[in-house]
Amino acid sequence: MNEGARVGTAAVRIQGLWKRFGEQVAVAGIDLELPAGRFIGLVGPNGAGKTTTLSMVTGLLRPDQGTVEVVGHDVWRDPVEVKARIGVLPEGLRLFERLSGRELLAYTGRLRGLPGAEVDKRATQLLDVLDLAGAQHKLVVDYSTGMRKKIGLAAALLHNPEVLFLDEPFEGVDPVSAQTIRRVLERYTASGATVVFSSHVMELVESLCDWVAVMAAGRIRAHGPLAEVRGDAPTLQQAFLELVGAHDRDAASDLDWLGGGVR
Ligand SMILES: Nc1ncnc2c1ncn2[C@@H]1O[C@H](COP(=O)(O)OP(=O)(O)OP(=O)(O)O)[C@@H](O)[C@H]1O
Repeated sequence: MNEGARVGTAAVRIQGLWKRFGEQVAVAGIDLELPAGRFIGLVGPNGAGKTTTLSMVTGLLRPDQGTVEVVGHDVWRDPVEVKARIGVLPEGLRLFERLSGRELLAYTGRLRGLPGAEVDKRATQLLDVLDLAGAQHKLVVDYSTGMRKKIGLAAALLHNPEVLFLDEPFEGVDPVSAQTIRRVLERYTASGATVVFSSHVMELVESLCDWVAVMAAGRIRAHGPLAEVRGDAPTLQQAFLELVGAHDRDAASDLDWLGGGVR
């Protein structure tokens, strides 16, 4: 059990977070506390600000305004403490392409300060569980999209972080690998750790997460335990469409030429 991330305390505390890119406001003043020991989904339409938020929370992007604490440490004042306690699988993950999967884990483990024998043991287990043992000596450049996600996940988990941040971890992953990733993450949160992941796939969020935050246009529209956010709606998808106002949109009506006789 990770001592710093017990259920009841906050894994992440965000206050007054803002980010602009020129005229574009990507994140418009977020205040949010993510509870520890939960499987948390950050959901929102394209361009809602999920990636920008996760980048600021994990110390990859400096906010214009606001503060973020992860397990009690300020991300920008105390970056080394924070980075030792988190694992990150970012969107558009860049990996060392000319290393094999096994070498990538060995390198990551040593960077994290783990003893060589421990890195070897953990790498073997992770490669095995994630069904990458057969591809461990292949160069990462030759990995498929799903294999890249899995080796990235293994690298993010190797030092047993207290909080794991995943940006769209299931994108490009086949159902069998998705099930494997899911089992690994469920086991990980069952031990008291926290997972925060962003996704558009509502069914996935509904089946995996026990806590959700809904984002739209740079703001948090709803947050809390899954059942509370879903409310009386039959599915999270339905609740989500209402929260982001998408039910008013009838985009298809503007496409009267599509599929018609005139080409
Ligand atoms: N580096 C950047 N420069 C300019 N604009 C940016 C940059 N990064 C993000 N944005 C803008 O900020 C807004 C939020 O983008 P962000 O990628 O955080 O959304 P998202 O919710 O992760 O979207 P998606 O689900 O499509 O990945 C968008 O309008 C996007 O165009």
